[in-house]
Amino acid sequence: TGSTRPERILAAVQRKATKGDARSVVNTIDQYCRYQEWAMNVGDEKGAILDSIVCEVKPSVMLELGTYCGYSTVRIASMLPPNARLLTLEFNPAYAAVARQVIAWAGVEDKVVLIEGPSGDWIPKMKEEFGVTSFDLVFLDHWKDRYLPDTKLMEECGLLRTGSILLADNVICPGTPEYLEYVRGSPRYESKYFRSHLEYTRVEDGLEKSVFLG
Ligand SMILES: Oc1cc(-c2ccc(F)cc2)cc2cncnc12
Ligand SMILES: [Mg+2]
Repeated sequence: TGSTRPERILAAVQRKATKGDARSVVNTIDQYCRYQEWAMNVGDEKGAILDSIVCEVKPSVMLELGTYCGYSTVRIASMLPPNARLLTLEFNPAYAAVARQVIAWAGVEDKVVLIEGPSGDWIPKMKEEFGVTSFDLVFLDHWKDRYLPDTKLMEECGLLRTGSILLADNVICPGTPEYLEYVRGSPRYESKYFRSHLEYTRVEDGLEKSVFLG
């Protein structure tokens, strides 16, 4: 049986990226996915927008929904101070297995808690299992039809506080119409669209940044 795309991405990282150098891991994955085979990482163009928002927010506790190979996990963790925590949720065990190794290769494992399983099951347990009070920043990058239910679940579980920020990938491609309608129409959010492109392509996509107003 042949290798999977995530396994080939991991092989490229272990062959070409400098161990312990997070930026080198990020650059290696971007190079591989732009010139060898496309993969659904947030990528370099949207990644720069993600970086700017992480830098602005300086989150102490952050949640990522959808780890995949750990590209954005490493990108975010490399920007966090030592005492900050990034919790990242991945449903697919094969993706999680690759992500753990990419995160370790980058040397950011001390800032990252990778959790395997469905977001709908784990979000209600965040407080009791991980001692989370609320999230300063949430990066939504998992199944598009989970963006809205998971956002409502975080509200109900008291995981968002006044000023918490949601940053959603793929709001144009593949698209998350119900989620966009909700955050743009709700008086409880102040929303802004950052226009960009689908990773490694010229197709339009973008990130939606929504501040929870409480
Ligand atoms: O960034 C992404 C892109 C795509 C995707 C796939 C196929 C296609 F044709 C266009 C876009 C799917 C994703 C699923 N989860 C998280 N992020 C994703
Ligand atoms: Mg995405």
